[in-house]
Amino acid sequence: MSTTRDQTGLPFMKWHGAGNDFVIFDSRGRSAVTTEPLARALGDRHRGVGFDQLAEIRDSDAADIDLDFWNSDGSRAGACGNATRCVARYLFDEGGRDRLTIRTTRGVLEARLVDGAVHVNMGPPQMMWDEIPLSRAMDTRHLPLDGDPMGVGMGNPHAVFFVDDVNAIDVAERGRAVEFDPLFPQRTNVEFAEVRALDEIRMRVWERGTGITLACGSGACATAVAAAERGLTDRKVRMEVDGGWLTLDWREDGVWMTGPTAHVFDAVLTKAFLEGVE
Ligand SMILES: N[C@@H](CCC[C@H](N)C(=O)O)C(=O)O
Repeated sequence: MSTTRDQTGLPFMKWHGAGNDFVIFDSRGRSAVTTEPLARALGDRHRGVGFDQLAEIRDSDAADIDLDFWNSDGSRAGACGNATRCVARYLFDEGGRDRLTIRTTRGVLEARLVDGAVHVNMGPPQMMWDEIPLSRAMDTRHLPLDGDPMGVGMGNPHAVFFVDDVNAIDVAERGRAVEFDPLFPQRTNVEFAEVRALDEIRMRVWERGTGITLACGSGACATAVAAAERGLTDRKVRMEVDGGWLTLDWREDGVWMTGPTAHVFDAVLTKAFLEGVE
């Protein structure tokens, strides 16, 4: 029987960036706690907490912190731009620094605090078929699927479709079909983008392992890269996603992203919940 004030459980934070929502564990100074079953149980919006991604901060021997990500279906995500920005905000709020290095599975990323805004360098895009990865060698700028998407890796796979009217797209139906297309051996995230101007894009997203979300930072980076590569936009764009606005700037050293961060609440998972995770 669980008590209403179980102090023996596991503390966590809830954050969001433009409506892309996260559970964050701060595991500095202790062993990592996340397992695939725990991520799946916590990601359940009815029986758990609910999140688009779970992020776990860990001590690092190569950067200021290590950061790992899980999707709500329990699968691992190699990159998560909006969660990286939220974690950077949390660490900047501790005070004493305006630069951070964050090691993720794709490498060490840099975050900067400039005039109160958190900027994250999500790294250079991966444009080769085996980096994304795709199932065989091909021109990643024009994938052999209806709608002529471009494939871009940002530490995770993305298929970016350019459309005339993003509101006319059934994101769930098309996104799910593309996520599981055999072209993508590790499945893929799927973006639908409407170019409004040389410096403005409207984008909706289907995330691998999670489904429709209100924003996807790495997806926004991939979309900005694909639009610039196809000559549709400049390399710096504003992007309207379902949950707000992001700014992307594809520079020599990588794709820099900025956008909102919000700390929603802190809470403790009960011991009973943790014991029920299978
Ligand atoms: N919301 C994230 C991306 C999430 C990762 C994705 N679902 C995957 O499995 O690759 C972001 O802000 O980048």
